[in-house]
Amino acid sequence: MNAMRAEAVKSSTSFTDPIEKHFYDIIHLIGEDPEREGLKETPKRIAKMYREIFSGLDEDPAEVLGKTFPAEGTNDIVIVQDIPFHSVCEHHFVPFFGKVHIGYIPNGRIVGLSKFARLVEILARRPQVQERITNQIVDTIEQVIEPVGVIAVIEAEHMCMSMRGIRKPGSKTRTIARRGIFDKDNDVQEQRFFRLLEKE
Ligand SMILES: Nc1nc2c(ncn2[C@@H]2O[C@H](COP(=O)(O)OP(=O)(O)OP(=O)(O)O)[C@@H](O)[C@H]2O)c(=O)[nH]1
Ligand SMILES: [Zn+2]
Repeated sequence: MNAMRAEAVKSSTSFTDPIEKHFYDIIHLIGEDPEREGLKETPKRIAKMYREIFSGLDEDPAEVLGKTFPAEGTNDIVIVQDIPFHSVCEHHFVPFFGKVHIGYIPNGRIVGLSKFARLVEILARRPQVQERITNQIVDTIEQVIEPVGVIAVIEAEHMCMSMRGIRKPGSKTRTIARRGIFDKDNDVQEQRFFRLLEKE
């Protein structure tokens, strides 16, 4: 790559968000013209998109689970299945995406169902690895509502394995995290969770 391209062409004062300036330079460094019509607004668009897709860094996942309701006699498993998500892999900054399944057994208090999807959104909107999101989901639920048990499964495709590197589109990664009664020693509850998922 031409070393001359490394010079910043535009003064940093022309950018409203510092992320814009960095993307302007990256476009220049890959050998493209950041001033051509199609790319002119791209640094601004990317800065706006980055603020959106990494907005979970400014949010506290525990807060969305703050409001609970009496369990209304429920002492069996509640499953929220097929919650779609998109996140960004922290190694390559390209998307990984798929579905999250969460099961928990309440301990006197239940959570509004939408709050699990909100929890997933906050954790996904950060640079992530799939294992960490899975663990953070069950840790947050465990810490805030102290259920009898909680389990989460994520199935996802990683663009860093599809569009680059090993280039294996379609391969899926499945991660599991469990706490309380679902923990490794309690196969009965875990197998039940997976049987219930398969029925759908
Ligand atoms: N465990 C885990 N690995 C991930 C995740 N997302 C991406 N990776 C992997 O992170 C690894 C980074 O490996 P490196 O050897 O440091 O980087 P690389 O040379 O770009 O690796 P390749 O992808 O094999 O080309 C790769 O094996 C990716 O597949 C994730 O969510 N969890
Ligand atoms: Zn990656």
